[in-house]
Amino acid sequence: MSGRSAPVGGLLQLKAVDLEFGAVRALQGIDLRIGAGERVALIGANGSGKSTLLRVLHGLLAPTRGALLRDGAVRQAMLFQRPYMLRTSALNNVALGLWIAGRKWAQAREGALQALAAVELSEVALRNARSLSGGQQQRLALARAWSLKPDLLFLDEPTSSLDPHAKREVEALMAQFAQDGMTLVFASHNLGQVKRLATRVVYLEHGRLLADLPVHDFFNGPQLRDTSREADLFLKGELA
Ligand SMILES: Nc1ncnc2c1ncn2[C@@H]1O[C@H](COP(=O)(O)OP(=O)(O)OP(=O)(O)O)[C@@H](O)[C@H]1O
Repeated sequence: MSGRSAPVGGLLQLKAVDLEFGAVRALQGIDLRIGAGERVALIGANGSGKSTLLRVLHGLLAPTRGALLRDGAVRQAMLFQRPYMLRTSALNNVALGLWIAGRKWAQAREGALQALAAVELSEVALRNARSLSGGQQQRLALARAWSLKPDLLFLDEPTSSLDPHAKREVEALMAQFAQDGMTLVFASHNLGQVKRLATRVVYLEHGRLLADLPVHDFFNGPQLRDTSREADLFLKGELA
C-alpha cells in the first residue's frame, strides 16, 4: 500500500514494510522516516536489501505489506549503479529529461548546459554519452538528476564501479548537492565514504533493519557489534 498522506515530520516514511519476491523475503518490518536535509547511508552485506529498500522508497516497487507515506509535493529522483545513457550527446541526455518533465526545448537545452557546467562536463557536452568514461557517465547521471532539482535523491552504490579519482569527484558532487539543500539517501559498501558523507546510518541484515543511528554513534557505539556477529564482521570489512 502506498499513500499520498503526508508522513509525520518528514519527506517520506515507511511503516512496517515487507517486500517479498516470491519466497524471498527481501525486506521485513521496515520502519523508516526520511527528514529534510538528511544524508542517510544504507549499508549491509550483499543481498541484505539495500537496493530493494531504495526502490521501495522511490516508488519503483510496491510493498507487499505495510505503507509508504509521501508528501506529494516532494520531488524525487534516483541514480543507479550503472547509469543508463541514451545513444546521443551528453547535452541531449540531460535536456531530454527536462523536456520530458515539461520544459520547452530551448529551456531544456539551457538547463542542461547549466547542469553540465555544475558537474564540469561542459567540454564534452556534444560527445556521445556512451563514449564517456565511467566516472564521466556517473557525473552526467548526476547532472541529469540535479537538473530536475529534486528535493530528495536516491543513489544506489553510485561510486562502486569507479576508480578512486572518479569516486572522489562523485562524492564531492554529492556533498555539494547536500549543501545546496538536497536530501540524500544512498546505498554504499564503502565505509569510508559513509563516514565522509552520511549524517545517519541504516544497517540492514537479511532484509531487517538492525540499526538506525547518527553516523558517529553507529561507528563508535558498541551496541550493534554486540547484537550481531555478522554486523561485527561487516564492520571489520570481512563481509562485503
Ligand atoms: N527481482 C528480484 N527477484 C527475486 N529476488 C530478488 C530480486 N531483487 C532482489 N532479490 C533478492 O532480494 C534480496 C535483497 O536484494 P538487494 O538487491 O536488495 O540487496 P542489496 O543489499 O542491494 O545487495 P548488493 O549489495 O549485492 O547490491 C536478495 O536475496 C536478492 O537475491
